[in-house]
Amino acid sequence: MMSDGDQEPGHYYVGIDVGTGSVRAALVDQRGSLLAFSEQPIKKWEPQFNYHEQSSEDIWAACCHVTKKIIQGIDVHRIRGLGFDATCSLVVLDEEFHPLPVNCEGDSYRNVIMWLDHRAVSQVHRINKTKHDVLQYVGGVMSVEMQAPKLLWLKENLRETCWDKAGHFFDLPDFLSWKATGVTARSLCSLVCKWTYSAKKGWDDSFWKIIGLEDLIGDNYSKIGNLVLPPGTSLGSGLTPEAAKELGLPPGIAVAASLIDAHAGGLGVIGADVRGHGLICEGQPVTSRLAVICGTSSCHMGISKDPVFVPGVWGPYFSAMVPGFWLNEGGQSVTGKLIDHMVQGHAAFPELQAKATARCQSIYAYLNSHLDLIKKAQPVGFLTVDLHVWPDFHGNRSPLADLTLKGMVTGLTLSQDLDDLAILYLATVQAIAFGTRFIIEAMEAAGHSLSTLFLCGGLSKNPLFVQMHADITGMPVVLSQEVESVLVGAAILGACASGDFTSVQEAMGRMSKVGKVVFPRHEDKKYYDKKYQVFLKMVEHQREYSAIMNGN
Ligand SMILES: Nc1ncnc2c1ncn2[C@@H]1O[C@H](COP(=O)(O)OP(=O)(O)O)[C@@H](O)[C@H]1O
Ligand SMILES: O=C(CO)[C@H](O)[C@H](O)COP(=O)(O)O
Repeated sequence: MMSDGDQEPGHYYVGIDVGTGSVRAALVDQRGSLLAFSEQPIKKWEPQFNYHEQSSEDIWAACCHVTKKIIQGIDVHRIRGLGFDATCSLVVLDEEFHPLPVNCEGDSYRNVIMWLDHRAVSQVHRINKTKHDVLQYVGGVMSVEMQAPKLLWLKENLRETCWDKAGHFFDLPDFLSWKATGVTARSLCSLVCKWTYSAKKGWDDSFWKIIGLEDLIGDNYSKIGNLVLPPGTSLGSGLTPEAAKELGLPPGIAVAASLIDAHAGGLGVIGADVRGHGLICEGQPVTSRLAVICGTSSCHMGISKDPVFVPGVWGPYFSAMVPGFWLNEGGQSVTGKLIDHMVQGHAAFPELQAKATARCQSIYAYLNSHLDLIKKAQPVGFLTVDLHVWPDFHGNRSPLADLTLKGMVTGLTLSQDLDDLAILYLATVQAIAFGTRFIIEAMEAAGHSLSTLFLCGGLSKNPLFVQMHADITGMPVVLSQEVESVLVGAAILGACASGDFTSVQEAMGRMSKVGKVVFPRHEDKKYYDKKYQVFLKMVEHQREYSAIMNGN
């Protein structure tokens, strides 16, 4: 479809990305360059430990705010399409599409159970005990972060105030496309990855019956979705007049079936033309690439032509990210959030903040330069020779699929100064990178053959995080030309819905571009291999402690 389009920079697409902490929007051209960007924080509530809630009204208001900002001063009639991605949080609405409370307080403004909410532990244990066939397609064990346990929790705990009144349960990306178009179709991405839908066989009645949610089968699954479309498909008649007014866009522009945020990041990076960068993956199939989307959490997206079953790694999901390919999704449930937690909880944090502010730097840029000062002649990574972190402060998503695991730190001293904070921060960043290595090894043992990492998300702005991923995995790390690659992924959806590209693959090839490549320092390999041995010992020890404490 696009022939000379590249010569005429005429068409724009809007991408909207709803992350855990904020909503971002970008105006993107047909070469994948960002012309405007805006960000707005969103509200979060944690009414109890492990309960995390949001408001769909607050999120939609933020989408409208950022979209109005990015179109200031441009001819909106050049905008051809709109794409959304979002976290896979659960939105609950009644039959008239009004918010319903997901909390005991009855606060209907808080109608979203966030993806990282772990309230449904007892429900997920019962679901896993069924050993139902659908579990094969989520790595063998369902995560407490998926939607089935959360739905069961609502039925068992908020029957009258929420469950019995509910008319629509949406994954957040699908809520946004409904809000924009009035079409209740669900994206194949959301339903396959978080709701046990099969791209080949549809819903499995026996699963919903065995877990006690047979009520959802009635009305042909209308509450959780009975029209399922591939991401990038144009929805209904496009943007409704009402939504157009709220967003500041022309009515009728194409709106795409959405993606989960990590999957949009995957689309934004995995298909880039890598020629001329000296990368091993240049002569290899796209299946040798692992997209790692690192924000509040990290998601490790690897694709394959045939299904690969990796114990403890979500999937294989058919066509959930790149059409026609199977997807395996490894993950670490808190990464950005863990780094923030470690840094902000340290006694020297106020001093760090003051010093970073005085230099007009982010706290992370300040910490990175501080580490350079204290490392002296040795490589910076060697500062943690006797400080080790196990990063599962919010359980392990992959490859152990064990939500009971906890964080660990070994090597603490009495020091509480800025050096101590910087080294603890470094050890945390390294622990996250070791977690990625652990996931890669599990994927390769099951049949993937990976050679190159493609990183995006907030943490990819951190050069230390990027270098540690290269050094610890031994693989080159590709960063995109556009830092906000997740938004490029969302815009790719809008571009596909507009009809300007014939396929998601074509749009990916045209709109995702390589920026910087960071190669591993192979001379440090021996040191990191030793630290990795300690890393693996830590979880072994944690399990021994647990066995001792739970034994007679
Ligand atoms: N400039 C930066 N330098 C280093 N780390 C950053 C920077 N900006 C964001 N981060 C890290 O990225 C994380 C948030 O990433 P982001 O992709 O914005 O998250 P989400 O999509 O979940 O809202 C933060 O927790 C922080 O640790
Ligand atoms: O489960 C996920 C993807 O399948 C993500 O972890 C979740 O959507 C949150 O993403 P982010 O860390 O970017 O806010």
